[in-house]
Amino acid sequence: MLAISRLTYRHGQRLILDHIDLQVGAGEIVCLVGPNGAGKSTLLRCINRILKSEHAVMTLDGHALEHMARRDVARAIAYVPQQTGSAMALRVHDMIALGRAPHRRWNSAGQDRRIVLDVIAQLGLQALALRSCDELSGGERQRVLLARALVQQGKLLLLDEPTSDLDLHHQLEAMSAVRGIADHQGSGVLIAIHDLALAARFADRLVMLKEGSIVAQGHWREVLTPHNIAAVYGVNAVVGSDGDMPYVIPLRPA
Ligand SMILES: Nc1ncnc2c1ncn2[C@@H]1O[C@H](COP(=O)(O)OP(=O)(O)OP(=O)(O)O)[C@@H](O)[C@H]1O
Repeated sequence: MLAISRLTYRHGQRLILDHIDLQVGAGEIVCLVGPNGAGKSTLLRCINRILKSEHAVMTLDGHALEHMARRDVARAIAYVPQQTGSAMALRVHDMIALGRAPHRRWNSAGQDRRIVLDVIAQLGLQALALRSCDELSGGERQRVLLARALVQQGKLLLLDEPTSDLDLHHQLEAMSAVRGIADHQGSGVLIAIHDLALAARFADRLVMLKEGSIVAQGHWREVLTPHNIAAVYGVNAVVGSDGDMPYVIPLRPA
């Protein structure tokens, strides 16, 4: 579905991403993990063509991303940035409905409305639907922006730390909704995320970045080894699982 090869990105002389090869299949959730400054957000922004990478070959369902029209990219790729800026004085329902804009046709209002109501219910946003976005807490706003991306029903979802402001209940609810979109609509999902246990629990595959390069990728049991965590984060950690539920406990600096 999404295939990237040799993606390199520089800020001036500084190499930020170095020959990244990455695939995200239909219905697959891939979590990008790695320390602050590793290049996770930059990678998402290069894929979404906000930043222009060097040498990269990027295709979505076999079509070169660089040759796709802006509107087709907007239909195919839903993106939730890390920095959401200041909130607009728009009702929550109307903000979420904006996600349908790339799909809107003269006769699509009924279908658009159903999709928006379904996502509002999945993310438990009913009680907020008539509130103004500029009166929401940080976590509430984050859930609204995730909802706006989910209603877009893109082939590819790019989510930059979508759970960073959420409490435990809403982290699970948000990641379960994303899992549902991947399972039922076949969307591929690429998520930059710091919570290693949450990433391991919901991702099909983890990709671990350090200083702009991929140092490990695969099932969480292969990627989240104490060795990799010490090498990439400089932290000694215990990694285990309770049944299929992974946990990571940081102990001390390595
Ligand atoms: N606008 C910019 N100008 C210059 N350097 C930048 C800019 N944006 C990011 N960088 C640098 O690029 C590198 C990668 O940053 P990026 O935001 O992609 O990392 P990240 O892995 O998403 O980090 P975090 O976990 O802190 O969000 C960092 O060294 C950062 O300082």
